[in-house]
Amino acid sequence: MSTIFSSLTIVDLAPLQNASGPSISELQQLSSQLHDVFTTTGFAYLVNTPLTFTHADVFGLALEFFNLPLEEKMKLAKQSFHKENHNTYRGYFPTQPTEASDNLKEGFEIGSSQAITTSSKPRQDSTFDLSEPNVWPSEDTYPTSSRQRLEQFYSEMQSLSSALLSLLAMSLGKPPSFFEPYLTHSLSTLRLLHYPPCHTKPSDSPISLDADTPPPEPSDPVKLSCTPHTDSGILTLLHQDSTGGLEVQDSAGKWVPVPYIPESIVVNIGDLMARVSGGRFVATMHRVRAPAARMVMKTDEEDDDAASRTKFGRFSVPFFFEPGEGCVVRSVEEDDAEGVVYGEHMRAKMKTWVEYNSS
Ligand SMILES: O=C(O)CCC(=O)C(=O)O
Ligand SMILES: [Fe+2]
Repeated sequence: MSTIFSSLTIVDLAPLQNASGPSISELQQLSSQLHDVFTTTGFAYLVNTPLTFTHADVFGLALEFFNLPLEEKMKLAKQSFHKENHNTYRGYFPTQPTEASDNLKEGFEIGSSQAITTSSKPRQDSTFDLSEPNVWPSEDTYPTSSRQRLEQFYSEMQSLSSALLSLLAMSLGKPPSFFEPYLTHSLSTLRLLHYPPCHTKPSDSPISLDADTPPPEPSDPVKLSCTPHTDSGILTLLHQDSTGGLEVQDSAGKWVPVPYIPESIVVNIGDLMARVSGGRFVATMHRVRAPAARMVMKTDEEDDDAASRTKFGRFSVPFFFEPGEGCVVRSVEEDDAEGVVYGEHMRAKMKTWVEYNSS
């Protein structure tokens, strides 16, 4: 059950970095710590992860992609945004300022680079092909090495998430390999996200280029760039940049900020895992405040990275850890014989998401 809280716990994954692997007691300790956070706040920070990618690596890849001309990005747009394209699920989605000013973001999504063979593909009965291959910019606009880096990052995120899932299995009194069937043809998604800066003044007044523009008054309504929601899958592992803005809701309805911690990953439970745990784990509501528009000119004291982030808004990179489309997901409690087919659960949720529906 969710609780009242004012900050998130930091879970130190250093034992997973150990070349000889964690000891049994380290695994038990981690498992019980994850159980504690996921049954209360549903969210935590992870530090000392076994990833070989630093934040600078990850946000460098995101910036490189979003810096492509819009015309190049639109060549990768999902069919709902660009009728001539064949990709329905993977690829780019543009900002849609006319539709949802509180849900303003552009994104690029990739799945596993291991192609799923047609014979093992579940029957297609929808406009979305959840296991379609990734789409990439052409080699003359985007280096092959960046594509390979993103593929490697995906694969490291999948391994880290799988290690966490084993710890969650243990915490629910099951063997570490209990959820392994979930990983067959896993549909996990790596999403690069860019939230453009939000102009807090009425849209017809000129945008101030003055770095000293005062922040909005506390009485101003909260400007969002991602509306309150829960995630749909097993776990989400989020890289956020230092802009800030992510907030999670406690059981009293209060929005608690999740400030940036260098080199950390924010992890949270998705709807599916809440169900699998028999309601023990909480899928917590979260939202993102819009980054303020402050067109700060670079000064000598600022590093390039900070200057470009301020100018360009907020970047984040969630990794949605998901089972295979045909995976039947059941609660670990005895009375959930029927379960839910993951692909059906996903398609039902997708109908409400701006990432898949153009205005
Ligand atoms: O950008 C963020 O920090 C969070 C994004 C998010 O919650 C999502 O894409 O589901
Ligand atoms: Fe989310």
